[in-house]
Amino acid sequence: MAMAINTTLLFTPEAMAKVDARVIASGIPGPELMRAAGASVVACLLSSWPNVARAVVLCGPGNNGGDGHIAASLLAAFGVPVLRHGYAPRSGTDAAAASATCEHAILPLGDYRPLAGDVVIDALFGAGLDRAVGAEVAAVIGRIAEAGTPVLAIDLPSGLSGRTGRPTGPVISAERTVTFAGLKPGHVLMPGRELCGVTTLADIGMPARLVASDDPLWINGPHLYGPTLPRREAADHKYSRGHLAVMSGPLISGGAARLSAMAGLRIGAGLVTLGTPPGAVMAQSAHLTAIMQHRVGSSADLAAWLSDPRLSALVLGPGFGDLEKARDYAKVLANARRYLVLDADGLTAFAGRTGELGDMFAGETRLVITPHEGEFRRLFPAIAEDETLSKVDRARQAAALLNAVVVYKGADTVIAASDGRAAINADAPPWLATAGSGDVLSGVIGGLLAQSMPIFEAACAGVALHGAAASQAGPGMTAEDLAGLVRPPAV
Ligand SMILES: NC(=O)C1=CN([C@@H]2O[C@H](COP(=O)(O)OP(=O)(O)OC[C@H]3O[C@@H](n4cnc5c(N)ncnc54)[C@H](O)[C@@H]3O)[C@@H](O)[C@H]2O)[C@@H](O)CC1
Ligand SMILES: Nc1ncnc2c1ncn2[C@@H]1O[C@H](COP(=O)(O)OP(=O)(O)O)[C@@H](O)[C@H]1O
Ligand SMILES: [K+]
Repeated sequence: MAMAINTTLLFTPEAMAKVDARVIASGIPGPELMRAAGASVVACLLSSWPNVARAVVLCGPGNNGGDGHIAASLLAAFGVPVLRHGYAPRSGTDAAAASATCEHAILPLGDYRPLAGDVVIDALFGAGLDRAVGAEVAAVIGRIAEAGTPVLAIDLPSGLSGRTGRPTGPVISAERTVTFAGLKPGHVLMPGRELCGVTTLADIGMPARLVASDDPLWINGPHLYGPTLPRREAADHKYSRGHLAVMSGPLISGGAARLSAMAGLRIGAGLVTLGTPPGAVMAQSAHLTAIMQHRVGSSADLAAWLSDPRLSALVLGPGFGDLEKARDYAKVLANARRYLVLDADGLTAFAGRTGELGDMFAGETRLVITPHEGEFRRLFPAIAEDETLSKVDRARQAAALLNAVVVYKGADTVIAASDGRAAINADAPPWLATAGSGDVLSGVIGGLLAQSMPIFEAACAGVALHGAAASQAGPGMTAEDLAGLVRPPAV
């Protein structure tokens, strides 16, 4: 049978419930899926904790508990000492049938006292969690954390929302999580990714054609952007590979634009030019070699420069300083129908004025914004304060509001387009949290846009390749190192 896990799409609990229903309607019985799910949990437990003294299954009332009952009976059959604590399933359900396969009594949840050598299997709540866990569950979560007992979570650590990646209240912190058929946003959005520990995706025999979703939400990766990466041709010349401009700030803050420009050149733009205010030209000249300069002191200078049609994409914001000028320049760029990566000061310039920015960039999408958490809150306070929204929801709403591609940065960067497509980047290393790394990202995306990559794909590729360069650099990386290591993949 075709591989029955989907490693590219992300499934909200609602989308996964539809998959479950489709699979069961196709003729594969629910108890069969539950047996496979329980078996995959046992395989993970025995390979990760071969010396387990006691497997303690904490079982909830639903199907997540059902997976736990299967795991308990298999472990007992393998001779592993097993304890069950928790809630009895409702009679007549798949979980009740699963529970009946295990001889061990289900002891009250509150009676569990961790012992050295225990491994807890968390089968309390999974995709069905819809509120904060109650006091009894909270107390056992507290005891497990205090004792440092390792936890293997089934599907999701109990208390973690699979949709938002945020706890609904007290939450289990797992060392490992086994989930089925496809990842959920909660496995990759922060802090969910940390609470899951190492997440394994298990094949429980769902036919691949049914593990699908009409929600366009993916893990970021080459499956999204690979086919549209710029191709190298033997007859290439520098102008055929695109011309990127990066607007420089004044004397005191010109380094940010240089980082961005260097990254644009390394990612493959044929030419990169700094648009520099007159007072900073000399200082920038002292630092530049392959990167060129053009004097830009006013909107009129910028408009005149844009009469060169080869200048196809621009970056505005890193170290730019002058917020009013940033707004004026953005307007000139929008009127000239250029692709724009708006970052840093370019974003702050539009705090309280997102309507204006959206109006400027109406029509074909030509704007990418790259806010970090603080910039996002400044630009979209109402969206940021709505606690019901996930980071994906927030990025999608912002993208629709501005008719832009939104790169909502962080350890779990979300890339969203105004048509609803969204991707979560889940493998960027933490040493990216260093001054100037965001400037490099804006240049990478700008460089890909200059090479005519479609805008959503350019943003996805930019985020992935930025993370890959950081992984290659390793801990201790500075933004200069990062800009030096950015490379286009060979295509
Ligand atoms: N149906 C299927 O095809 C499969 C389901 N699987 C398992 O089924 C799980 C989902 O099962 P369920 O939909 O039964 O949901 P859960 O077992 O996650 O939750 C059960 C019920 O608990 C109640 N509940 C939710 N939050 C609560 C809270 N904070 N305090 C107290 N009660 C709460 C809700 O009424 C919910 O329906 C998945 O996470 C997965 O482990 C797997 O067995 C694979 C196949
Ligand atoms: N903990 C982290 N793990 C992975 N990536 C991170 C982390 N913190 C920040 N980043 C990434 O590093 C970059 C920082 O950008 P930004 O906050 O704009 O910094 P700066 O303004 O100093 O350039 C973004 O691409 C962001 O996604
Ligand atoms: K669980």
